Amino acid sequence: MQKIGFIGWRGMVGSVLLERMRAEDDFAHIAEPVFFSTSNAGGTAPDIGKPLPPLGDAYDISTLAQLDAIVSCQGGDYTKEVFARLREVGWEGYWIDAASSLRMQEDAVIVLDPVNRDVIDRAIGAGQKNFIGGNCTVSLMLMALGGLFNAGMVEWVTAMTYQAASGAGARNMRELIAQMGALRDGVATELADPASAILEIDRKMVADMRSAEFPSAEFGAPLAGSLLPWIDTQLESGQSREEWKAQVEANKILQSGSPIPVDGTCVRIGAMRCHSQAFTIKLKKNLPLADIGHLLNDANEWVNVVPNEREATLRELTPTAVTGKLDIPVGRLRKLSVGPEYLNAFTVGDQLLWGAAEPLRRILLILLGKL
Ligand SMILES: NC(=O)C1=CN([C@@H]2O[C@H](COP(=O)(O)OP(=O)(O)OC[C@H]3O[C@@H](n4cnc5c(N)ncnc54)[C@H](OP(=O)(O)O)[C@@H]3O)[C@@H](O)[C@H]2O)C=CC1
Ligand SMILES: N[C@@H](CC(=O)OP(=O)(O)O)C(=O)O
Repeated sequence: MQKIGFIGWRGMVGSVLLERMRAEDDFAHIAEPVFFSTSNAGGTAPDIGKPLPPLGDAYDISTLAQLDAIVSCQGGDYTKEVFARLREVGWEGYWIDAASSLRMQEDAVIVLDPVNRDVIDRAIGAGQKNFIGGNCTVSLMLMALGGLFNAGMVEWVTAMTYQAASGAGARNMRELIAQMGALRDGVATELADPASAILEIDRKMVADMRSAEFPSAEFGAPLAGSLLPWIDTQLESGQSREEWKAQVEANKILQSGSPIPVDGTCVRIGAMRCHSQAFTIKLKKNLPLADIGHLLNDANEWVNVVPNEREATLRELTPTAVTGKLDIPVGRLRKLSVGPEYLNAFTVGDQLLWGAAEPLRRILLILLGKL
């Protein structure tokens, strides 16, 4: 592979991907990286430590068709518009994508190599060309619980999620901060006075949150000081689309023989870029907690079991602790009182790293023969 095109590199997922590729010196393995734009063809390419041509037009099919691989973090609408046209003109290069549009197609592999490297290697061997990053909550769940899935120990799992603003996009992250600021500003005088009544502060804040002026155009509702128990669109099943992805994507990643039920409630909370998830796992047998800890810890080099103790949990198992890191802590491990086969677990992961950019960067290295 010589010529590799990058589309969507300026967006949130794309810039995290670029940051990681620079940090790991990945561009040293790419003879001819080419950067594209949907809005600024002819503009200046990003600084990756080597000379680059100006930005190409991301809609120019004949130019794209000369590439050996394309990495797109541009979004589903772009994929829908460009991917099929490229294949129609006979392009046989690798398509690597962060968007969900192609994930469930038969000729697409959902990539998460610390969990499904065998699936990826078989697909490459069979000549498959479409490699798609999974949904962030699904990838983060499998990075955390891969040891139990791989050991065939999971009968079913529920995932109750606490998803960060970044999953909804950059504008939503900004809106969350604006909401936090508006809440604080609205009660600044009372807050400065230690003698002011807390119920009066609370009353003013709620009034602000419910007012038409409260900045909530992106989320459609106040998030700061609240939460939103619906992510993505509504499906006939009563699930949100985000909830539906858990089972279909997890089983596709694992290539499970018989589908493992995975379901739960997906909730947006006021974290910036770390998704957290609380699991109830029905185990196939009554495994001792120590064995469970070993299985989880040994599954990959990023997961680490946090002791089920207050101090360690508050130090290591929060979005604040994990943001910007590849670490996948999993903790709160204990058997639930409903029975010894019911395991409680909690995990936190940076949804822009393992949830989005990192699996893409690694499939590119795998295809380049560098991983
Ligand atoms: N956000 C997430 O957590 C996750 C997202 N994904 C998927 O990744 C895809 C991209 O998501 P995301 O990165 O959030 O999208 P962004 O909205 O951040 O970026 C998408 C594109 O918007 C254009 N753009 C317009 N204005 C700006 C600006 N001011 N700053 C930066 N870019 C701008 C850029 O294209 P151009 O340079 O061509 O103008 C950019 O590539 C989506 O399909 C999403 O589903 C997957 C997993 C997680
Ligand atoms: N929907 C996820 C982010 C995301 O982009 O997911 P997907 O790649 O499956 O569309 C969230 O809101 O947190």
